[in-house]
Amino acid sequence: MPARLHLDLPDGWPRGLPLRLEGVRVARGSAEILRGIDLELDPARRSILVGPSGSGKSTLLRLLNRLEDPSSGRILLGEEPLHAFPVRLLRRSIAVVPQDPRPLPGSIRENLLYPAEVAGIPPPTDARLADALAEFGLPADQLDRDASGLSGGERRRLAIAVALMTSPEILALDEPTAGLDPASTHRLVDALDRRARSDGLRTLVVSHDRRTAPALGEDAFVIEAGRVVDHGPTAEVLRRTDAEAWSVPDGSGGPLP
Ligand SMILES: Nc1ncnc2c1ncn2[C@@H]1O[C@H](COP(=O)(O)OP(=O)(O)OP(=O)(O)O)[C@@H](O)[C@H]1O
Repeated sequence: MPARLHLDLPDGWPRGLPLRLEGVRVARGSAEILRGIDLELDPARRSILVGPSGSGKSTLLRLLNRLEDPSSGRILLGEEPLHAFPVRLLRRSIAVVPQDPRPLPGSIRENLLYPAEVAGIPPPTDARLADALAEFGLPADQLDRDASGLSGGERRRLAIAVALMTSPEILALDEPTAGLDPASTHRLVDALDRRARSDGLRTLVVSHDRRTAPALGEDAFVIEAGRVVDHGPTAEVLRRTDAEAWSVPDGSGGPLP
């Protein structure tokens, strides 16, 4: 059974609501990174975000749990703007795993225990932590290993396992399959799919891999130069999107069954 802490968010915490970006702009100095993003994440569907390098995908993810705020425009969970929620709870509800997550100093166990420590609840047993690792194809017998020694792909999978300890409603992932071998890619896609079906986990995945993209989300948004230029069912969007524009095969994906 996957390890979950079941940290209950307060009564009345909004669940099952759309997440909506309206006219979102982000400027850094004189550079306009996002230039009026309108996008809605349907609570019942998983989405992918595709687009060329530098188009603003990572920046968009950083807005979702307020690692950064828009220069203008609004982001709404249901009808409420994100800044109406306590940021600590918001980040429990909407988890964002960056492309190159850095583990906390210490062992893999300490990283997995961190959410329980922050929440002040009893730590999960080693058996549950081992399950959390196994779910993402990480060696379950290496809890004592120093997390800083993990490879990039392993660090990303550990960060996903840590993020899922608190059962977020929305999980945003920046290129989670980049650099993974086909077996690890399939395991990750399967694990996310299982969580979607068992927990209703909604994902927004940045992906450059046309082969795995359809298995990661039913809806696709294409972002170019800071604007959403296309969206719709993933298969249709892929058919009409210029492959050269965004597909950077990482050489590892392999076709999914
Ligand atoms: N501090 C900054 N000042 C100016 N421009 C910046 C700054 N930080 C990022 N950018 C630019 O913002 C743009 C969007 O970056 P972002 O990382 O969101 O793109 P991305 O679509 O995720 O790219 P990739 O697919 O390569 O990860 C890039 O052109 C980047 O160079």
